Amino acid sequence: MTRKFNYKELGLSNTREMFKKANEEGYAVPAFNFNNMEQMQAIVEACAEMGSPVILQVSKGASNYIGLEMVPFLGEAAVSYARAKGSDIPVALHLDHGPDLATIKDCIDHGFSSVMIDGSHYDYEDNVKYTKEAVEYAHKFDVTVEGELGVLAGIEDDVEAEEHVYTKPEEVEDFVSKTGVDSLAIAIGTSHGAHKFKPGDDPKLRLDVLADVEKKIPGFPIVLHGSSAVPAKFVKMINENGGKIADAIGIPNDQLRGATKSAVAKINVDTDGRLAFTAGIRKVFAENPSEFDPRKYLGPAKKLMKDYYKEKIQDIFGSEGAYKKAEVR
Ligand SMILES: O=C(CO)COP(=O)(O)O
Ligand SMILES: O=C[C@H](O)COP(=O)(O)O
Ligand SMILES: [Zn+2]
Ligand SMILES: [Zn+2]
Repeated sequence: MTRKFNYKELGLSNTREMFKKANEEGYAVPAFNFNNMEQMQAIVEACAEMGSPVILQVSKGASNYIGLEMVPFLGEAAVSYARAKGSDIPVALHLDHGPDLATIKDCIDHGFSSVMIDGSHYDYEDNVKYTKEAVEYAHKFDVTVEGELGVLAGIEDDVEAEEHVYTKPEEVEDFVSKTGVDSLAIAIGTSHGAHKFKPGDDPKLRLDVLADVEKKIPGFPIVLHGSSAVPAKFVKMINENGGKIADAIGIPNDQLRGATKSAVAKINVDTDGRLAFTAGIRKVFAENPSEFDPRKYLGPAKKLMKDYYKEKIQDIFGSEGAYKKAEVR
């Protein structure tokens, strides 16, 4: 028998108050993806030490990899770690890119506090319909819902889009009111993965589209996906230690800084954590090929990821000190 939970029993929070405070105080909440315990630790340690609220993000693929039955306990572990270190940061456990209602129900029943319904690959009317169904189910349990309008270029859940389909500002008000979503992901030129622009491209976001969206739904929490910076230092470390990642280009920090000042309440980062983690492991293996104690290679990987996320909270999110900081030993 599978034990089922409401997220509140696990000490988790939904995103409602997080986003309200973030928009009032002018910062964005970091939403970092994880696939294993060490990445989860890197995220919660970084955020607890910075006093930053955090959204622990799990894709369907990550949930399959970890096992849905185990995921909520990693969320609970993150909360109990933060509290033990004296931090009161709220922690949300969020389903990233929920593909359908069945997955969303399953995650909510297992203890997720927030979900995304990604209807962006359907036509507008179907997107509204599926998103509304997800909201109706989630709100019964006080779980918050993120919807999406516009399509990011690149690969998303094995679906490849050739071109950016920027969000149409004239649709957002209607979408938000018809569906009842709590936040809205929009497409302004970001994309998933490590290859967001081609060499020679001008890596610019459509901040004008963001500004137009904001005018239509003032103060409503906006979400940006595909926002990794793809730091050259990690790509270099990977390539110097036996890896092969070519032409990796991310979103420049100054472009994102422009976005966080606005109503952007949540920014998604996955690729940067993957790169930092991989760089850490590769370096240990390259320098010490006889190493086989997982603590010796996962430990440095975790530390690189954690330190990078602390930097990123200061440089981009602006969420440092929003809550009580953990005591660092
Ligand atoms: O949007 C994301 C997760 O939903 C992650 O984007 P990146 O691939 O840029 O990290
Ligand atoms: O947006 C996608 C996230 O980066 C997760 O990707 P994934 O489906 O490979 O886990
Ligand atoms: Zn999408
Ligand atoms: Zn995404």
